[in-house]
Amino acid sequence: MEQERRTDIATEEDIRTLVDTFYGHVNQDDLLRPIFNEVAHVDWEHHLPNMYAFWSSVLFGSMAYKGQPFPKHLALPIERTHFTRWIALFIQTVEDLFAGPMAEQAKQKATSIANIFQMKMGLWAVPVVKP
Ligand code: HEM
Repeated sequence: MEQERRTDIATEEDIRTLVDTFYGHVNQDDLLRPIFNEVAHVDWEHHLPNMYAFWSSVLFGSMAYKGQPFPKHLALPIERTHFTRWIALFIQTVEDLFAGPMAEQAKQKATSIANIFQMKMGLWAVPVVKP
């Protein structure tokens, strides 16, 4: 049997690998790439370190991230399809690179934050409540 080559997310270096690989995929993606580059004109040299700080705070509790992510997203022309793609790419990236409890945490946190963003943006399909 092939030996498991993946380890868990354990260091700041692992966070950088995760973030760099994820945004590498985002930049290859026809749906997401234009939002980052043509709409938001993201300065990657600023965005990537900010995302290292964000994920280090979320996963390791480092408190390195000081920002407020939600308002930046509210202004973007994004729909549920964008979030669905974002989550799929993030989960795929984590699973390609890492395995273990912290990797599971990363997938869960990303999904729940994405879901909160969608709810706050009114993108969530609210079921009709019948009296
Ligand atoms: C459709 C999905 C998403 C798109 C298209 C998107 C796009 C963007 C863009 C364009 C920025 C602004 C970068 C800049 O101005 O420098 C940004 C920032 C950010 N995003 Fe997202 N994002 C998405 C989902 C998410 C999710 C699910 C999370 C969290 C798990 C997240 C976390 C962040 C954070 C922490 C920032 C930095 C905000 C700041 O401090 O300036 N994003 N995103």
